[in-house]
Amino acid sequence: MLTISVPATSANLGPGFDSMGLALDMQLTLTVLGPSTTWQVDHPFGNEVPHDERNLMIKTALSLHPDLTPQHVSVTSEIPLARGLGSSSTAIVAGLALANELAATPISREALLTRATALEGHPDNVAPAILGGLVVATAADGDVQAVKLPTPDLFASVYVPNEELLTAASREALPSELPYKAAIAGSSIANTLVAALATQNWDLALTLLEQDRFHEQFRAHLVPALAIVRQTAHELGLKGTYLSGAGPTIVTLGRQAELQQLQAQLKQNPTLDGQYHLLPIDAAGVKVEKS
Ligand SMILES: Nc1ncnc2c1ncn2[C@@H]1O[C@H](COP(=O)(O)OP(=O)(O)OP(=O)(O)O)[C@@H](O)[C@H]1O
Ligand SMILES: N[C@@H](CCO)C(=O)O
Repeated sequence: MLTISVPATSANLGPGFDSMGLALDMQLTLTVLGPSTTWQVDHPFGNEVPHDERNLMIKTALSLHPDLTPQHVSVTSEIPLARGLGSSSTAIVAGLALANELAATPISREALLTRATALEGHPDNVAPAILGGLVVATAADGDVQAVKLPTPDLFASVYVPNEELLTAASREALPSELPYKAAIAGSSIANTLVAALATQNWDLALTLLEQDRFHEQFRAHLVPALAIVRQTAHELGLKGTYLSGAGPTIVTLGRQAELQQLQAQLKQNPTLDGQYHLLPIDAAGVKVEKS
């Protein structure tokens, strides 16, 4: 039996728009049950997500190796769709890993990352989904360069609103250009954030996580919970709240006990009636098991 598991990912971390992401311990698991006459995907996502070769996981697998023998696969997932926790990246990475395992000529992890980035459009979800932990990456010049930083000794408080927000819709809210001075300021904040994360200066990192100039201000009207969660955290003396991926999920990074306190406070607000998770970081990335 072949089993592939891929973690959820929280992209951007504020100023690291399109280039920084964190793998969280919330998994999609794909199990290959055996060969079949046609591709068959049992999954819990409802009928809007295809159960045959049109499914994103299978389409992705076939884009790598078009001649794969059809399989019956079963998928379970803790990761909600279109909520800013990298569900499309988990599907892409699971599909590529599936093709890699079924094919006679697998490609390397680096080639897998390049292909996954091309399919997703940016590396900030697929890179941590493949490598695990905290990854900073760029694909600005075509090639993908990814650097895995030391895994932060932090937990993630994850607030998932009930409404979906598709990445495509959330990207439509972004401006096509940013003034030069704003770009310099945004880049200086992002660079300093990476330095703080690399040196495990969590206090500074959590402060800078909230100083994005690239996307949150343009998306704030789509995600009213962001300001409420951030304000509630500030009242408890906590920094480190940002819009996860394209939203609407809000993540706050910090120590486990203080995040428990934050969630207890947030749950008292009747407007924050979504789902709550308190997650460790997934340091491993995509896992393949054969039994
Ligand atoms: N396991 C899956 N199997 C098939 N399709 C999937 C799967 N997971 C996600 N998708 C597709 O991806 C879409 C969601 O992608 P989208 O990029 O909008 O959100 P996301 O990846 O969850 O969020 P973000 O990129 O902001 O973290 C779903 O509506 C569905 O079409
Ligand atoms: N960096 C991406 C992540 C979601 O795919 C965004 O914020 O649009």
